[in-house]
Amino acid sequence: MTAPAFPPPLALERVPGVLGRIVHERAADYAHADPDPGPARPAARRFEAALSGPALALIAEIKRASPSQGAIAPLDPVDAARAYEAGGAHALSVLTEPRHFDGTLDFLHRITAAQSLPALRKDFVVHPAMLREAAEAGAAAALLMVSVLGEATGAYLAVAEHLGLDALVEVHDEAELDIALGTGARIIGVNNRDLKTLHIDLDVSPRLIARARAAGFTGVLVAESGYRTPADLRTVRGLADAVLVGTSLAASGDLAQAARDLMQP
Ligand SMILES: O=P(O)(O)OC[C@@H](O)[C@@H](O)c1c[nH]c2ccccc12
Repeated sequence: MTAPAFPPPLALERVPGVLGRIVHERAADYAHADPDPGPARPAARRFEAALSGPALALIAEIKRASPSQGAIAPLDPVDAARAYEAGGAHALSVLTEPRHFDGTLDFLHRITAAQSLPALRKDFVVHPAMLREAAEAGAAAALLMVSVLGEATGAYLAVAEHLGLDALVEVHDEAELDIALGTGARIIGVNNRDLKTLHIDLDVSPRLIARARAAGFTGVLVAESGYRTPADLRTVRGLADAVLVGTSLAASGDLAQAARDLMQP
């Protein structure tokens, strides 16, 4: 397999608000990193498979802090991963952004070495080296944000696929969804949180998921952010394949029980 062309440079100055600040920091962190993705790896599609059953699947997030909440809980990443697995989670999301989410790439290494749930690298990917690192850390998938990558999303998707990673391609509005659909993404996530303002609107996921299905999308659809109670999930049951939940589980004090309680039909 030939290596994908290096993704084009990103026009990050157009990304506003909180998100703009974070992606500028991440771009500076990786400014001198080697853009070569390295050798091709076979596609295992473990993350995709874990979300593809008939029931609404749970992607449980290891999230110790966030820009909207500040400190959430000083989770031990491996203990948290095991607790989520015991609570019935189908996959994990591991924040590796250090300044605002109190994450590190090392969490991903430790989690994938210690347990078997497929793990997503949750970060602000702005450089191909971040995908190479994810593969080397044993991740099954990586997040790609259309709000950050814009028209370069497809090029980053090609790098992820070269590395055998599933990609969760994240959107927040109709225009971003149309870009995601055009890339041939197999997994699309709809973020209820506007990362420019941090405002949450639980109507965003059902609206954009219905639009993706109406456009003929047959892949996996994930509803993301702001889910706290089983009642909150009624808006996406029967519509989404999976939900991605962080803060409400991480802050609960009993991660396994919180995961069970949230997902009860
Ligand atoms: O903590 P919440 O509201 O349950 O949300 C989880 C997840 O969706 C959120 O952390 C998230 C979604 N997309 C992101 C992109 C970057 C950082 C974080 C995120």
